[in-house]
Amino acid sequence: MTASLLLPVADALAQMLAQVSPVSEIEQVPLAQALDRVLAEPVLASFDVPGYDNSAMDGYAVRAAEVKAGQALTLQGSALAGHAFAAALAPQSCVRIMTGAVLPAGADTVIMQEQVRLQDGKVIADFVPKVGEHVRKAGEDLKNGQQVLSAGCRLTAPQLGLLASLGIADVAVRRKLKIAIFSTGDELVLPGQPLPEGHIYDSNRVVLRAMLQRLGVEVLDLGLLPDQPAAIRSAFQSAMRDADALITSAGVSVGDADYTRQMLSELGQVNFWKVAIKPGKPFAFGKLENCWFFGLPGNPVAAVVTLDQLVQPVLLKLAGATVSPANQLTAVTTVTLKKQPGRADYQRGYYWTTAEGLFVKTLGSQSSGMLSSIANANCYIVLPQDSGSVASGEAVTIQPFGQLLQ
Ligand SMILES: Nc1nc2c(c(=O)[nH]1)N[C@H]1C(S)=C(S)[C@@H](COP(=O)(O)OP(=O)(O)OC[C@H]3O[C@@H](n4cnc5c(N)ncnc54)[C@H](O)[C@@H]3O)O[C@H]1N2
Ligand code: MOO
Repeated sequence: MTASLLLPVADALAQMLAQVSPVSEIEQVPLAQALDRVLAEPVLASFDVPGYDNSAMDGYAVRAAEVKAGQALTLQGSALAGHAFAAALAPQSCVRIMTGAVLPAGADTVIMQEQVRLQDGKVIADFVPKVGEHVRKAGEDLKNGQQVLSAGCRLTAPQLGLLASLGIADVAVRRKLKIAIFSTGDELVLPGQPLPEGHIYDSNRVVLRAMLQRLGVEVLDLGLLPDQPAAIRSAFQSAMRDADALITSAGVSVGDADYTRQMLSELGQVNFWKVAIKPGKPFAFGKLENCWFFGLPGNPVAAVVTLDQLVQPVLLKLAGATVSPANQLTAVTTVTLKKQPGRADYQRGYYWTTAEGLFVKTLGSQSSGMLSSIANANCYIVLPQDSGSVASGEAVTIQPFGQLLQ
């Protein structure tokens, strides 16, 4: 197998993204269930926020032009949030006002209560305030008709707050994706069971399920299957019937019991196989009628890296979400990074900041079989396909772990 047969990471991503289109079904959900859901339509403000001029401080509402340093103002009354102050501000007067209360007609400025003196029931400021100080103007947050959220955003807690501030109780979101997963391998045993000689625990399905939960999809867990074509065929058929995509781990390489890719050819089509990524080279992408197929390599770290780097953007597009490029930074490596040209490396690193800048190191072995190399890491060190080893002290690109790995 030569490096030239491997699809570069960018090409693999571009091919997959070009093929999938977002699920079309839309549902209306209350804000309490809308966290992480993908907004199906843009949201516009239907009124100004705030809806009226109001005070940003507890203090005194005044007409700034009337205030002279050291001169007493008559206290006209008190304006509380949620209660209208009926009268207009009288000449040479002020109104005690609380944060959030509507500014009385005629007032244009608020003086903080810490900045006045009270004397014989009068209010004295020893300075002239700036017009408009401590006043939140109507519409300064959002203007009526303005677009506040675009279709495709995955709703965050602050965005839900923004919707609530507009009086919106439920929103149109794309339906959740249903993603089927299974593990296959005669050497695999469920955690909690005794471990016979020559066996290992099925850790991939635990990791993949948790990562998919973070992505906000519904996971259809088809369990742990033996290396038997009949069992694998039946799991494929369940996924084809019920899921938007099937994600498997293992069985995509060239071993004698690697039935997954074989089943993909029998029941569907292989669109591509083998990507120039380390770890994760035997990654396969295909389609089973209406169900997309992502075949992750069995090596545990390769499964995590390919789900994160190659599958995540495609599932986001399928879910109708806007796909943004991952956040990348430059850091100085404090260790030598061994690499052969031919595949883009996603080494697992740990980065930290000092007054001198950003630094990164690897944590032990980079073997794709060792989960310990990723479990305590906080970033990828991304080394381009054609580059070789990197000496300690050189600058490298790092990608802090995103939401699926935190
Ligand atoms: N002759 C070749 N051999 C291999 C090649 C190759 O190009 N030529 N590629 C290697 C690379 S790179 C990888 S990655 C693996 C991928 O192999 P498969 O996807 O076919 O997976 P398996 O061989 O079944 O398993 C690999 C490894 O992962 C362990 N595994 C599998 N499932 C799980 C699970 N659910 N939880 C934990 N660990 C799991 C399995 O026991 C193996 O140790 O192939 C190389 N070989
Ligand atoms: O892609 Mo494999 O993960 O290099 O071990």
